[in-house]
Amino acid sequence: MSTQPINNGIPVIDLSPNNLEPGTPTWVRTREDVRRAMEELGCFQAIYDTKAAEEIHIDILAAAEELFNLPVETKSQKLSDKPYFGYFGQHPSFPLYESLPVDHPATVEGSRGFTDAMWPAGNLKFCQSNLAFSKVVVEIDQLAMKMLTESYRIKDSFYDEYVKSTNYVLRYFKYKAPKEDEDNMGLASHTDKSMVSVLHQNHVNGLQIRTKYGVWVDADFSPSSFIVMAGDALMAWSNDKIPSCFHRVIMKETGRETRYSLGLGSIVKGTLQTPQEMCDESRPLLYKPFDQFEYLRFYESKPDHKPECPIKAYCGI
Ligand SMILES: O=C(O)CCC(=O)C(=O)O
Ligand SMILES: [Fe+2]
Repeated sequence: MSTQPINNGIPVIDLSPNNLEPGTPTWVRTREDVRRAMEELGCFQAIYDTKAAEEIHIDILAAAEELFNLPVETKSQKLSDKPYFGYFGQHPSFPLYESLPVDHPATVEGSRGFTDAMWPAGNLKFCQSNLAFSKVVVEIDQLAMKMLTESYRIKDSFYDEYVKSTNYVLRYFKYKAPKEDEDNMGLASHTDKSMVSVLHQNHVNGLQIRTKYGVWVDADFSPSSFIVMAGDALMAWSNDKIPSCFHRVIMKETGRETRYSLGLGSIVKGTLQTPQEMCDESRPLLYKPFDQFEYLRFYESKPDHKPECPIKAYCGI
């Protein structure tokens, strides 16, 4: 039986780097906790505490506020041809929500390229805050993937390739507080199209996770906590052992403060194939090999008729 702490029904797992040495009993226990939480709920709350955690948290939220204060024309300039790599905001269906993605956020070039596009005269502080935060969330993503691949005894070459060929994107989110007579839905229920998403936020709650019993639970955050969730690509990769996590954002605190949040998404380049280790007689292969960017394009091409389970509609067998 697990003795792991639970926060509102969401398992809490300490991934702080000073506690985790690969191969130690703590590592093995943590690894199995990660797998169990992902199989049960498709998500968990990671604690990632370091000396710099508080400062990184304060800096990235100041960066988010500064970014969204830019004029809409600046935020909505075209930065990429990739699907879902543009500004989203001022949308009648989601009047509270805005989002802006940074491609390759954990590299100096990616962070600088985005910063220069938003602030042609430069903004060193933003660039540094974006980079420092992105390095933390990429580390959390890779720790989770390392633990999952180890637990399922997938060949090391898969994880090595994952580290080499993943295209990370960091999305900044802003949710205005609703007015008295306004709907409080920030973002409707959905699953992400990523392998893994790593989320963080300011002190204003709003994220809800749907359990397998269909109950919505509130996610709570601290400056050193993150929600790690499975996207559709991880569900296909794991042959449905790990469900992609349904989530939504409800701005309950009417008339109060703005919610700023951030989400790292991982997109594997090239063909993603369910490893043999995920299949056996009782669980035959459920997905054809697929390309995650093509999957995003497929999803983007169906604005009005989203299939109930888009990944199965795209590459299910
Ligand atoms: O704001 C959040 O916490 C989550 C945002 C989200 O789920 C998304 O944009 O896909
Ligand atoms: Fe999402």
